Amino acid sequence: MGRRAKNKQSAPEPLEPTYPPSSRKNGKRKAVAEPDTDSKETSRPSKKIKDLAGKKSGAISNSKTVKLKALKKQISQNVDSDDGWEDVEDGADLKKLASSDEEDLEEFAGALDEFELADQEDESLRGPVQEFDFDSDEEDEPVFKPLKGKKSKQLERPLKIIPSGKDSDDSDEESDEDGPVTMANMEARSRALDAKAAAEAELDMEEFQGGADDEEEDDEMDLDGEEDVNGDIDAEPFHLPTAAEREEEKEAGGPDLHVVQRRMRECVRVLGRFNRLAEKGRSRSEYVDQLTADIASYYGYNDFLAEKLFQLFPVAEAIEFFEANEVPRPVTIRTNTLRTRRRDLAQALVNRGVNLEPIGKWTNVGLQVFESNVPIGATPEYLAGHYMLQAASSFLPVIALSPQPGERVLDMASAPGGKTTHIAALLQNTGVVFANDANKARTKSLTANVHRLGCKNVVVCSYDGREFPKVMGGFDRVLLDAPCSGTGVISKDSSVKVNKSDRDFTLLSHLQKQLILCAIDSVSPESKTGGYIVYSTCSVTVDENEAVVDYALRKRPNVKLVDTGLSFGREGFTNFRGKIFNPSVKLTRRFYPHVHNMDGFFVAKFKVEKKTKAAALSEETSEETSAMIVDDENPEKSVKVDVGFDSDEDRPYLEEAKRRRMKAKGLRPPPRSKPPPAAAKSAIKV
Ligand SMILES: C[S@@+](CC[C@H](N)C(=O)[O-])C[C@H]1O[C@@H](n2cnc3c(N)ncnc32)[C@H](O)[C@@H]1O
Repeated sequence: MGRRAKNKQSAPEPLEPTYPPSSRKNGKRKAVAEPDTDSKETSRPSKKIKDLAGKKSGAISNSKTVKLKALKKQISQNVDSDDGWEDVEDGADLKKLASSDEEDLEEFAGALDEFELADQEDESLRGPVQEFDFDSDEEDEPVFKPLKGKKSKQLERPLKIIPSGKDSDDSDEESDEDGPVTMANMEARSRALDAKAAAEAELDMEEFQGGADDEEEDDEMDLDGEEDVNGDIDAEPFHLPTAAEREEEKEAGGPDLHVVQRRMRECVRVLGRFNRLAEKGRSRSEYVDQLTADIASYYGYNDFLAEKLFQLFPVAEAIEFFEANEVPRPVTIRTNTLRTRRRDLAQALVNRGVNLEPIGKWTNVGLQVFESNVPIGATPEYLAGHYMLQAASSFLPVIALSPQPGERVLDMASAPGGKTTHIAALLQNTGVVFANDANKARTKSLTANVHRLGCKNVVVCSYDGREFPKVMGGFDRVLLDAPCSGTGVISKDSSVKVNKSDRDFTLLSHLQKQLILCAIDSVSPESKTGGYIVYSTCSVTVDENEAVVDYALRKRPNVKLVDTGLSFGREGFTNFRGKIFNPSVKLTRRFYPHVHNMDGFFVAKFKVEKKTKAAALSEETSEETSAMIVDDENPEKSVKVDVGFDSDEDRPYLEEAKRRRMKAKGLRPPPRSKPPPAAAKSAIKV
């Protein structure tokens, strides 16, 4: 279940430009130009994808390079070939980059990967010495100014941490639509992409409801005789295999990858203009079924997860998401401000031959590493605790939490400590951070990081988070970076593609709901400076995110969602496949690999208020007010907690726990009872 990266994050690879599914003009989908497949911008990532093929679990073969291009052609939009991306050499030095993202590699068990110590010979110290203007201490100032007349490596690197999109109608933002996406305009671009995605989603919904199928649109987008990968005109109209044909295909050992690729392309095309292009008598869901089955086999997912992830996006965008999961995210580091300043760290690393740049305006401590002559996880600066190897997305929950000096903070699920040490730094080593993690083994790497980074205000402990606030309460702020399925970090851990089942999501969502109530109850509504909880996951599923947040809002009337303070990210879903959430769930934020070039992530921020009499009463009347948290390995550590569970939703779990306890005592548990009709209903109620 762990998220140990099987494929170490290697080259600092920004995403190739996205090809948003379609452009919309006057509310219509338009046929769009194919990206210049010969340009560096498109050829380089393809090569990387090919490189990945050797490393990943059979998800991609060499021939997929061609296939991916063809697929993009189907979903492509104008691509600005001069968009700021520059080629990064596939030099051997790239292999020496950080071998892992130390923060997010493991979830439930195991210790940190050992970083190999760099050979600190002169050779590795002879990096390109770069001179910067470090006079200004303002982080917003352009800190990284290569001197005139010097051909700086800094000028040769790719500029983006998020892909570009030509879709801004957000005129008051510095969207710089036609120029490259730079660190400076990334937030505006991101917002523009979000707006576009929302529009696309709306259109998709219209199409699903059959509303977007008018003749006018079809005429405008008459693409019959569309070219295939090789530029040939498709002679044969696309035939969607029948159930019998699919069965036959399966028995014959499954389809050829070319067939799968072409079928995916065709299904996306048909689903875009269903009434016109679909075969007579075939339903939309048949095309969707075929497409998700093909996505599963092409990218190497189990059918269940392929479908679950597919449902999160409009059809063509879903392909972009799956594709982004095949490409590593950029290597990023967080400056430890307890030990150094970002400008000093940058200079020190540049002197060692590291090519880097600030991540963007939204963080004044992050650096994106483009290439390095030395292993980033073993430089003297690393060992001296000047930085943490940390995914850019992992900065977000701590920025949202915004701890204030002197506060008492709980990091409820904290190992290996990327966020704990960030909190400690923001507290400037004042106040106290209780860094908790249920997994004792993982607290070793947590403690090591706390020491390395010089955090003096951290207390490490190991309780089941559900034991809070019994263990300790009255915190100014609580971060719950919850254990999750890791569907946002598939590019780091491809095992997620095949090892997650429906049951995993049910169990995880349940655990997350328990933990979030305990996190809320651990915050002091009396806090003078705080009273906040941030809930985050590195998963993109609704069960683990909006559904959990909505549950917390229902169970704890004294909390409300507030703005995360994050300047980009998509709004959380307020409804999803028939489930309606509290409208304030819109305030939560989603981050995606194909949109933000970050790991998939979710962030929600709550404010806890004093309980009114009415709120207290409504909590009391919540039927179940306590539950037993059973530790199977150490039954004596089992605890009773007051969390106000929803009895219908939780009954099966409580029963299961009781059965296990009885079994452990050598007693025969009663047969499993059928869920009452109300419970069955609540299973889809979220
Ligand atoms: C996403 S990881 C946390 C990453 C960490 N916040 C960081 O930034 O480095 C989730 C953590 O939750 C821990 N965990 C799992 N179940 C838990 C529980 N019931 N109570 C507390 N921690 C738990 C896991 O051991 C894992 O370390």
